[in-house]
Amino acid sequence: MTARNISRFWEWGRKIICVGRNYADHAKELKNAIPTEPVLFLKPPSAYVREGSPILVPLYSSNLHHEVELGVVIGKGGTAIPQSTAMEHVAGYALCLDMTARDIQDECKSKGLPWTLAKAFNTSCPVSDFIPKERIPDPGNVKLWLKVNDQLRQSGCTSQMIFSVPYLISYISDFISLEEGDLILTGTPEGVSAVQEHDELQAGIEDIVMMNFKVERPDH
Ligand SMILES: O=C(O)/C=C/C(=O)CC(=O)C(=O)O
Ligand SMILES: [Mg+2]
Repeated sequence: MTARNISRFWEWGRKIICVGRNYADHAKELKNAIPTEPVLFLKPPSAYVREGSPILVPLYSSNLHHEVELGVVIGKGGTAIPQSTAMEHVAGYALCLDMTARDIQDECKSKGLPWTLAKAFNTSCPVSDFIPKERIPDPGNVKLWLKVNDQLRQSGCTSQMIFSVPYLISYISDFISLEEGDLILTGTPEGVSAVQEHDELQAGIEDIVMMNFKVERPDH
């Protein structure tokens, strides 16, 4: 059997754990209260999409939003990981989009239903190349940006996160054991907005990584 390579973690079939409302400005723009504990939800591995393939608008949505986020790739699994050793569990990072069918999410919220169809559909997690840990010495201080058709829509810094990467690893692992190859999406800064078929999305983490995706509507 050939050894698996963490730099292609999206092929491993591991879970994607997402943190919501982790930036006060984004919580406010969607008229949500500032959380006192992390808000968590999941995406399946089938949500991954890589550059060269399109982001597909779900047929049931007419308000698909981009959310640019720092992704943390787990290199060593664990349960109830203390904050003090949490960074030892990180293999690296990735730039991710948490594509969100906002109309469906609003409907689910109003009915008290889970966000699965709003957040976990195929291609809802565009992901960049793997970024080795050494390239981001402080995940609590990197700038994220996203443009749609060359227009800047999101620009934020992970220093604005309410809950830090070590805190999130520790908090999540109290409830959901982390495994090698898991990905944590750490939440989005303000500026989320709708995308349409044929739009071109470009996003980056400073000059560390950049990625491009086209939006398409499936024909079935
Ligand atoms: O509560 C809402 O209306 C929306 C929350 C989100 O979509 C949360 C995120 O995914 C995020 O903050 O990144
Ligand atoms: Mg998000």
